[in-house]
Amino acid sequence: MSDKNRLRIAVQKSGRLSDDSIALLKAIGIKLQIRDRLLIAHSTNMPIDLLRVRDDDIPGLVMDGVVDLGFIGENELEEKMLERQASSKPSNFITLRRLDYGGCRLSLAVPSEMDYEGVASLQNKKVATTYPYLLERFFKENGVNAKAVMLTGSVEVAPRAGVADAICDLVSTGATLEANGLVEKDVIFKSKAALIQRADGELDDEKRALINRLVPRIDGVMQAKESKYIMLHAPTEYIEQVKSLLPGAENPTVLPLSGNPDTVAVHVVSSETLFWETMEKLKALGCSSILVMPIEKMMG
Ligand SMILES: Nc1ncnc2c1ncn2[C@@H]1O[C@H](COP(=O)(O)OP(=O)(O)OP(=O)(O)O)[C@@H](O)[C@H]1O
Ligand SMILES: O=P(O)(O)OC[C@H]1O[C@H](OP(=O)(O)OP(=O)(O)O)[C@H](O)[C@@H]1O
Ligand SMILES: [Mg+2]
Repeated sequence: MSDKNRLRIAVQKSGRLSDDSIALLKAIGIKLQIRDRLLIAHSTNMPIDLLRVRDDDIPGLVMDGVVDLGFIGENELEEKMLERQASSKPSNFITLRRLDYGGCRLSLAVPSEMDYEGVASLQNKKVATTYPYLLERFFKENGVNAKAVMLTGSVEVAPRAGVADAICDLVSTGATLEANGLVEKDVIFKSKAALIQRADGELDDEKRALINRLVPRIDGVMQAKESKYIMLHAPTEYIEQVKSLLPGAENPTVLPLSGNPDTVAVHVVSSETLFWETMEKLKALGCSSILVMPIEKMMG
């Protein structure tokens, strides 16, 4: 198969989304040998090539049809979409899945000593950010006239450096804000990683068929991460109480134990984890051998 016919997927080369994106691709059965300096990795078991690039470039590569799929933070995706719309560049794409990593928020934060009574306090002020389009949209929606000052990194240092009065940057734990004497005030965008595809009409049938196989596998991996396989021995007489204690568990399998009519084995796939408190309640009912196990893959 020529390079053109291989499915091209863009992932962040090195950063917050790289490891999780590569781990997901491997978990859905794509064999990849990633070497640090190699910017294109060819899968050895599927017609797939991986392009390893800066995350800033991924939305454009998908929207221009240079790659077929991309793993990208929704914050970066939305920003680039606004930027491209402003300059009438193609900005079509399809979100195939929201993923379970890369969770963060784009927030306004101000120095702890600043009087802040809502976004109107930023009227005529300067706000440093890497996301000027998202920030300006927020100001517009709130009728505030403030100036976005573009910085590509270390945004949190801007107020102390005298570059801006406040900042608008990504927050996850809040540790970076705190370390820089800043207080989070307004969340302007909530983000997760997403898998996006170039506009559908541009894909040939073989690529579409491959994507249609990969996406259910992604669902299976994400579902499996959220699920647990629970096994326990329960007193036969308390089986109904035991079932009602098991979280998110539909149709448990109840099996007889040979030579022991008073006890049954209960097996169940649960969509939630089993908390210690529930395990203690199960034990108090006379349950034993309570096992909670991770699930690697799920389908159907
Ligand atoms: N603290 C965080 N916690 C969770 N996810 C985050 C965090 N910071 C960023 N992200 C998500 O990960 C994406 C990539 O972040 P990263 O800091 O690696 O980007 P970058 O410095 O722009 O990298 P690049 O060199 O590829 O341009 C962000 O756009 C966001 O979606
Ligand atoms: O709320 P926190 O958990 O402290 O995370 C927030 C920080 O994480 C990101 O930067 P990152 O550490 O990825 O470095 P970067 O400046 O290279 O993007 C983001 O730009 C913030 O600075
Ligand atoms: Mg970037």
